[in-house]
Amino acid sequence: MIRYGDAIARLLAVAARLPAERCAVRDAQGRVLAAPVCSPIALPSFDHAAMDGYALAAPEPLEAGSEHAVHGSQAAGDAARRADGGAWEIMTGARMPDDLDAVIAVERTELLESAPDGTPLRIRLRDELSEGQNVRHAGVDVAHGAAVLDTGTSLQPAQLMLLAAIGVAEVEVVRRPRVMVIGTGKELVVDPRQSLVDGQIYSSNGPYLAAALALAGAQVLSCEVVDDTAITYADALRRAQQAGADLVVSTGAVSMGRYDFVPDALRRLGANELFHKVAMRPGKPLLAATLPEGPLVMALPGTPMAVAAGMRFFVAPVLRAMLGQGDEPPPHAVLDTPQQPKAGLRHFLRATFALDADGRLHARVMSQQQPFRILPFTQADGWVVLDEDAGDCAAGRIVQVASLDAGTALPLHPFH
Ligand SMILES: Nc1nc2c(c(=O)[nH]1)N[C@H]1C(S)=C(S)[C@@H](COP(=O)(O)OP(=O)(O)OC[C@H]3O[C@@H](n4cnc5c(N)ncnc54)[C@H](O)[C@@H]3O)O[C@H]1N2
Ligand code: MOO
Repeated sequence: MIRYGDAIARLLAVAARLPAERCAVRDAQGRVLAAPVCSPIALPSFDHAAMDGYALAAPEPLEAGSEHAVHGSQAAGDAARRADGGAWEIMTGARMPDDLDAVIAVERTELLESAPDGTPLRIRLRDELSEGQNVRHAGVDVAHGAAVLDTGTSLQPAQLMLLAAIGVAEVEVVRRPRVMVIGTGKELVVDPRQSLVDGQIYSSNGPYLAAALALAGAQVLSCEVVDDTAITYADALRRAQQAGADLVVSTGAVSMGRYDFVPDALRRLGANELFHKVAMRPGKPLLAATLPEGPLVMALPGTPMAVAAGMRFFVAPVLRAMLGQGDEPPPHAVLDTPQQPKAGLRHFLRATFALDADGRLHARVMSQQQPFRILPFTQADGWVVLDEDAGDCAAGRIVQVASLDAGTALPLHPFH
């Protein structure tokens, strides 16, 4: 049986980065950059006021109590103006009039004289004012031409804010991996409005995978269920090929039963098997193969937690490679619940996490780890990963952890 690290190495060797394509920034949420973005403008693009108040020239500090005539008014959106000395009324975000280089907030001034329409004519400073005060200078946030976002960056709201601010309409992104999901088993009912007859179950793997794949940045082409025959499975794989799938994720029929036809069906299609059965729990019977002229097939065992572990620790790294994102950095936590993992197997355990008073992350492995149980999965914060050589793990041991779903962060809530 192959170890996890070797299995991943074989997968990554066949999961090349997908080609780049152009994408409108308004549709780019969750997409991954295929090329760096350089800013076509500086941010801010012009010197502007940080406060509503008065702009003045202060090459030497202006004293508190000094009086100044107000020569004009500048609002956000007004173009550059010559100041011709004196003070200018100015609004937050307004371009600084030429030759003025400091702003005093309106509440730090006294209005000495105004016109009948309220236009200020003369003010007195309550505070000293020096050059640069309350002025945001052009280019301090982003210099013109600066590289602001790297290849491999996932575009989230913060990055979309920056792209909007620098006036970028389109970006070069990696094409999303096209994934087809196939469920196997004549016991499966896809329509939740349909009543179950004896022996049937509702298919939960398909909806789970569709959601988890989308969160991880994939485009789910289709999600179908086939019965327990090699023929319908092979037909579904041919449809995946025709649809241009990069990856097929199937569930079930990959273990030792008489109806576990996946290994055979793949062999008959001339697939190159990368591995079958990984030294791990849950999900041991996992199989990966490449079909001639694609796609990569990842056949996960059907048991729900075998699917969840397969998605999080096999499919997600493959998607990251296809998206050009490299390895996910593994965070760590203090283990609170002692564990006696079986030697030689990698264990993927559902756990809750909490921060202690010193801000350290602690993990509590949940007591119900049987792979058929779905309810504890909904109550978990993430995974504890114990490697093949972990041995007995006492409380206090530092262990590797992962967020529950690829594409989400670890939750950071305190103990209660
Ligand atoms: N003799 C042995 N039996 C089993 C072994 C073994 O080594 N020797 N391994 C066990 C392990 S571990 C797992 S995991 C399962 C995996 O079996 P299969 O991949 O062949 O999966 P199925 O038998 O098709 O299904 C397993 C289980 O999951 C349910 N299932 C399947 N598809 C779905 C779906 N879409 N939604 C919800 N639930 C699904 C299915 O009804 C079964 O209960 O094999 C063990 N057996
Ligand atoms: O490892 Mo299987 O996933 O026990 O049920």
